[in-house]
Amino acid sequence: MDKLRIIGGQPLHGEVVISGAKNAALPELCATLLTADAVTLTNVPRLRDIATMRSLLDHMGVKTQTHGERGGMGFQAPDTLNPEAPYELVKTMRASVLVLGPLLARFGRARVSLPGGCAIGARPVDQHIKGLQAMGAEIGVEHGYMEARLPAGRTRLKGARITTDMVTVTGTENFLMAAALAEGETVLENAAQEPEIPDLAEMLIAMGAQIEGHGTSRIRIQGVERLHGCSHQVVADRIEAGTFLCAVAATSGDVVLHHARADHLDAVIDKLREAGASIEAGEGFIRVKSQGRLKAQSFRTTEYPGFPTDMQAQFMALNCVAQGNSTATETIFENRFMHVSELMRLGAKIQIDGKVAVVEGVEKLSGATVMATDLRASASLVIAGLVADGETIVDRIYHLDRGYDQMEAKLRTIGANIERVK
Ligand SMILES: CC(=O)N[C@H]1[C@@H](OP(=O)(O)OP(=O)(O)OC[C@H]2O[C@@H](n3ccc(=O)[nH]c3=O)[C@H](O)[C@@H]2O)O[C@H](CO)[C@@H](O)[C@@H]1O
Ligand SMILES: C=C(OP(=O)(O)O)C(=O)O
Repeated sequence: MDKLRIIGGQPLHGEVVISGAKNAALPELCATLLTADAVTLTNVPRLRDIATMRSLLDHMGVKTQTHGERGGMGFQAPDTLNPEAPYELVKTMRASVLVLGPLLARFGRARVSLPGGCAIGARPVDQHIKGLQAMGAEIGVEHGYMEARLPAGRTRLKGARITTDMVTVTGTENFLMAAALAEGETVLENAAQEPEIPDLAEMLIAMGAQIEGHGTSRIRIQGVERLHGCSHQVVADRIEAGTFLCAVAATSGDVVLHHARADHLDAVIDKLREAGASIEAGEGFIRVKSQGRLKAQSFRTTEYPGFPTDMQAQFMALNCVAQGNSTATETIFENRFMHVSELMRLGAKIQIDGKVAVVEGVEKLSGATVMATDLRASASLVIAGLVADGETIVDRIYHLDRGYDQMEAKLRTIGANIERVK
């Protein structure tokens, strides 16, 4: 099993190119199911989750291919395919639930295993089911599978007004894709506003969908009878960019991130500035620079545009070596502090009280062997390893490979002493 070996203490310097967003590319791969025409995606990141989603599409009968270097992928979903997502293919990936909406909308039936993904909470899919039922689907859960179909005599989902109990990112994406081909108008209230939603909406609009209000909490979709092919560029990964910002700031470095969107990272950038890092940003780049110890910052995760839960672990790593005490309050997932015990193995001082982790900044961490437990926990351990004295081994990095495009290679180009070992 691969591990990362890090010798800490090197400030990071230079330039890094940020990849396309995992959480935009995954729903966009699913959106290719909505048409028989060819669809091209560019800037698709090279990730294990993307390979898994591709295998799932291949299994269903979608023709997929990769084009060249720039993350190009082509897709063609024929009019007849096998609308099934088996457990073996979806157990490692939450986003597999995103085939449900498109399959129902275009093929009128779907058999989708309940999804896996990061073990950061129970993560039910009740809202997805409730919303699609409101659009006329009949859905039952049996033997771990969602069995969904349209009632006899119906060929299309019907538009509906959907108000979810909480803001759900993949829920909003499933409804957007389903509503694009439904009969009549769908209104999504309490819709997620994460940048991956407007990116998906722009792709659907390029395919002929009629959507308004994406990027706000009310999205209106007028269903159309058919969608056509398109070419779409996946938006930059704000969480990868945020992870590099924290790594550079924690190591007192100076790095320019290219292809990065500062406007998608306001909450994180504000905290980094308050901590004492200097951040400059312009069209397609962010430069982060810091010197000496940062000032610890408390934060609370919330839906976009608030502080992202997917940045909680990485910012906590930075707070571990900052001056002063801070709190990290996790409001989105009930089990997203699994990195805490591993950070403590490196010498961090952290106490957990329910949804709140209280961090007492220490001057130094010291390298040790630690275990990655989920995707962003892995990234926080890498950041901690980069600032710790001596050698840190991060075990179980298959979690990291789910969502970071060549992280260790990118870190090496900016001066980190990091290598992948068996
Ligand atoms: C592939 C993808 O895009 N993953 C992201 C997506 O996950 P995902 O879309 O799974 O997260 P949601 O926004 O749906 O989850 C928010 C909260 O709602 C709960 N919930 C959600 C749906 C549902 O039917 N019932 C229910 O109870 C979840 O358990 C969680 O507590 O948004 C999360 C929140 O920004 C991110 O951390 C993930 O990186
Ligand atoms: C939790 C995450 O991913 P997923 O929803 O795919 O498990 C994440 O990207 O941090």
